[in-house]
Amino acid sequence: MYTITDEAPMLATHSFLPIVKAFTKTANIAIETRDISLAGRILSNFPEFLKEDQKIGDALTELGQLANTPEANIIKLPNISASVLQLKEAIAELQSQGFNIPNFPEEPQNDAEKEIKAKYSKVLGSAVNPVLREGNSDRRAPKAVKNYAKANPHKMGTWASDSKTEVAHMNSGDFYGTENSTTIEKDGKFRIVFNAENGTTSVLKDFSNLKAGEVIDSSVMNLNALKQFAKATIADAKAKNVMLSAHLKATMMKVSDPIIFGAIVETFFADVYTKYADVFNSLDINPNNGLQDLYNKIAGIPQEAEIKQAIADALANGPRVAMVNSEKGITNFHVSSDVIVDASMAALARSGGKMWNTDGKEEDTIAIIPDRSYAGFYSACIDEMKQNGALDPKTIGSVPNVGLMAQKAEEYGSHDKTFQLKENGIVNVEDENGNVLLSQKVEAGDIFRMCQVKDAPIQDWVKLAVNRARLSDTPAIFWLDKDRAHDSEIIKKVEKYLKDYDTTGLDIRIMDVKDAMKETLRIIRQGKDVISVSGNVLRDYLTDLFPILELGTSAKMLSIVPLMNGGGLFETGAGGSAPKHVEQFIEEGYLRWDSLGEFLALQASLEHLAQTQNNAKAQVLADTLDEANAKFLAEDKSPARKVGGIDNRGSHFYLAFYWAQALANQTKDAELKATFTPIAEAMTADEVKINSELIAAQGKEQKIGGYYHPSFELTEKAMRPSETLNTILAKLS
Ligand SMILES: NC(=O)C1=CN([C@@H]2O[C@H](COP(=O)(O)OP(=O)(O)OC[C@H]3O[C@@H](n4cnc5c(N)ncnc54)[C@H](OP(=O)(O)O)[C@@H]3O)[C@@H](O)[C@H]2O)C=CC1
Ligand SMILES: O=C(O)CCC(=O)C(=O)O
Ligand SMILES: [Mg+2]
Repeated sequence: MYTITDEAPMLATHSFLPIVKAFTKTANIAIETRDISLAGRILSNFPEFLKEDQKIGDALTELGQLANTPEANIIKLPNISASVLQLKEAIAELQSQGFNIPNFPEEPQNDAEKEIKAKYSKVLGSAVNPVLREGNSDRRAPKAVKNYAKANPHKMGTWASDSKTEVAHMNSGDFYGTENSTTIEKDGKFRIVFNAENGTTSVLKDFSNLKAGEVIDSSVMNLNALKQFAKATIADAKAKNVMLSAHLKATMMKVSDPIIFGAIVETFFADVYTKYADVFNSLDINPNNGLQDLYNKIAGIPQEAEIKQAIADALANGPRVAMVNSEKGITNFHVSSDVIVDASMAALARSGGKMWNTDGKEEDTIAIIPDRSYAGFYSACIDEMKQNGALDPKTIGSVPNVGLMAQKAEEYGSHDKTFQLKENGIVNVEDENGNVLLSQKVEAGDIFRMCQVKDAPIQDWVKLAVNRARLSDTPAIFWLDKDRAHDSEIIKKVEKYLKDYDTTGLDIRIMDVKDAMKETLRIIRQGKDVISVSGNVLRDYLTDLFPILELGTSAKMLSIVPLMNGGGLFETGAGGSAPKHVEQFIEEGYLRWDSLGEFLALQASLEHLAQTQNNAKAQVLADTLDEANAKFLAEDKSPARKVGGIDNRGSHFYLAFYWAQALANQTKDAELKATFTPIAEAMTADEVKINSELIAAQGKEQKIGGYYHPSFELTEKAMRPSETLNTILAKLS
């Protein structure tokens, strides 16, 4: 299964998938596709609004079921985890294409609208990954990739010891400070109940299953404390004359983080939101959706100019704000999904602590990361770099990650258990007999969150960590904070399950996240490797941070999810869907997306298939693809950054070329050798011609008929402009 997703990876698929299909057909492998794009997810949820020929199946549910079977072999590209603004844009685009789907009702007025909103909420945010990731995560840079990075080091900013960059976080009232946790002893049920101060009781989530051995926790973000913190930090940045930025994961933490983002925006523009409260109310303007949504909604109203001026004044009077796009005036506060902490803090660390200012220049910044669960290790990272300077990609070691992720582990599975409360009261998690398992006092506006992690995934995670430590003969550190209620429950389990394995000769440690960061940096500065073994959120953050520091990008990562029921999910890299690459492609026909992650995933997928399906030809394809990947790196055929160089399409040609050569040169399978010898010869003969056809397609605007739901035919045409290459590939089919 090959997934059709969004943005740059979806564009790349139009060029790469025909190569994959043509090559794998020779080993009797059929590649099927499933559309899990944002547009696809929307359409599959609203069949009753569509004409017969517009209806599509629910590919995500289907793949989620497949992921639980031993046969699963899924190559998963990054997809959009949509913010409300992106969802609304996608809806508008689909409507303009003749799909009669409903608008997104932000403030539903009746039951029908409530149902529509509930369906759209399923599509929002991190809707795909938690469903498909039925296994723990194994992300690392293969040796060849790491060696390539050492030989071709990326640009690294310098860290000054007097850098003004720092992390600002809360000191109380955050999730970290309020967390409580317990381990469940026997199978049962839980529900979440809110007892308001005024005596009314409401069920926030009705009975769901609990499994013996699972760890549950609850925590609260106090909204008043958050706003006070934001206010103090804004004042501090102004007083220190340092630029301000905010780093959240509003996509993946789709319920909590947009609210936290909104609280920061509302505090920064407090005067504007107070003065125009009535206007904003009547237009359903919600700070959680950022400034862009506000601008969209005030367009054309009589006070438009006045409100825009008030926002400009607030920006002029406050501290400088980090920019997403200086030329277009897009600030950190425009869209909640523009600055995503895993990528943004990594980019900051790579650039010597800088972000972009309004003049398009790099500047130090105070980075708001409100919750101490994660702020601490970023802070430790920044302090270390101020003290010891930037890392040197030519010499540093590597930090692979083993991440606890299966069965919607931890915060990522908390979407249906996160609520913003409208009144003061107490939220209880209670069992089927009414016993209170966890309890939290809340005030109106607070965010309550409950998370779960099952025992089987924890056991699997410990096993995976020991195996990786053994296989790579590398120390492994469990990043767990004994002062955090949840982590201290996990530590008990890790200590217990480690005893199931022979760990003699292995260096396996459990360290607080701040110390783990310091120790990891100390080790990699010596050129040695160390595995980070982490929970789900840290997995996400660390697998962007270290790859971006080591390799310049997380696109070059091998990212495998050994599914717990025996199948394999092969993700492509550790980064996202790179929206700015699409912009460049549309404007100038140049796609900078690096598909190395896809190449690595395909290799791992073929190897898995060879082993589980006893397909010897697939093993030959896997081995020769491995050779091709190595040559691809050695010859440096990844996309360059500018028009005139090899772009994504050209990089696919070279991969196919080297793969065909390796297949022609191998002797294990005579049939494959015979098939690919003429293909390799044709590619050798036509290399110059193919290249010139591909490069001739650059430098002009591309029309693909949409952003979220482009026309298949137009995109295909744009992404496969070399007739010569297409003709050679057709010979394989
Ligand atoms: N697995 C998944 O499905 C994931 C999905 N996402 C989603 O992706 C979207 C964008 O997320 P964002 O956090 O901005 O992260 P992105 O990784 O998309 O963008 C950050 C930057 O990473 C670099 N980059 C990432 N992948 C590649 C690649 N293959 N080739 C070249 N450069 C690459 C580019 O940086 P540079 O300019 O420095 O080269 C890019 O501009 C969001 O909708 C998010 O939810 C995010 C992460 C994972
Ligand atoms: O699921 C998402 O929203 C993004 C996932 C992600 O960033 C990751 O797994 O690295
Ligand atoms: Mg990530």
